[in-house]
Amino acid sequence: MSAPLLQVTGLRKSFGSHEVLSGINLEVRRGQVFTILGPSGAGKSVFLKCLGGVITQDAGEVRFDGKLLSASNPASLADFRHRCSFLFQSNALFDSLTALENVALPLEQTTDLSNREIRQQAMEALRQLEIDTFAGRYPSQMSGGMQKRLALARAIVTKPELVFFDEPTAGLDPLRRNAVFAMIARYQRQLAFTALVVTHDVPEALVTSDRVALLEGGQLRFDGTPADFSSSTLPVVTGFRDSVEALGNTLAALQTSPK
Ligand SMILES: Nc1ncnc2c1ncn2[C@@H]1O[C@H](COP(=O)(O)OP(=O)(O)OP(=O)(O)O)[C@@H](O)[C@H]1O
Repeated sequence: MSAPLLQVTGLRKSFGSHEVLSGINLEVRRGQVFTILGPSGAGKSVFLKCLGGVITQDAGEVRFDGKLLSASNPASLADFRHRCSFLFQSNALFDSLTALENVALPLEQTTDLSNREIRQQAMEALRQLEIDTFAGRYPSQMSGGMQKRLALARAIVTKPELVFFDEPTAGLDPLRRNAVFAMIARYQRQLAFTALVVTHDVPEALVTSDRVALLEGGQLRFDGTPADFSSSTLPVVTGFRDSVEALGNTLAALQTSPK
């Protein structure tokens, strides 16, 4: 079996006396869609922020493509940033820039390409996401689904090997949630990147992921295939599945009950 593209060992993070992550171990293999599930407040975003260098972990190691990421080795961090990208739940698009300008930005910031080459590659990314006809539009002139595709175009324009998705469907209705997961699965195959996703959306994650993990109580309590997750009798997994189902039933009842 190939070496993991991303390997996390013993990652810990506390805020004051509150230990949010108490020793995360995880391996993501090249070409996988790896999804971390977990209840609200479990620490999914904190984990991604540690990986993205937005916050610093208290302990633990992260290896990318076999190399240890370390502040004392800035080249390792630069290489990681160059080969990975993030898609945030808010999309983080710039309202004052057109779709093309938004997608061109990472190339302007991280490469020495000429303006002409940047424009060509940005247009190619828009084409890959089938939104090239909107190149001149501003994000506010695009639908929510198109904005999500625009954010993905920007995330893949640098041809990253690993894309991190932070709750990519937050705030979307069930139909749009499905569409976003379908989009991730489709382009992940087409563009051949590895994906690490954190989300609450269990049914969608089980359909689109190669591997799922459950983060609870500061640790990964489960790590396996979606089929294993669905059939697991581990109390922590059944408890999480039951709570998600109960929430779904409550929401369905609210939608069908008269106002
Ligand atoms: N900068 C911070 N300072 C103090 N506590 C923080 C900080 N960031 C996160 N936390 C705490 O860490 C815990 C985990 O937060 P996190 O946002 O990672 O949860 P999550 O699993 O992503 O939840 P959700 O699914 O609701 O987004 C929470 O208790 C949160 O209050």
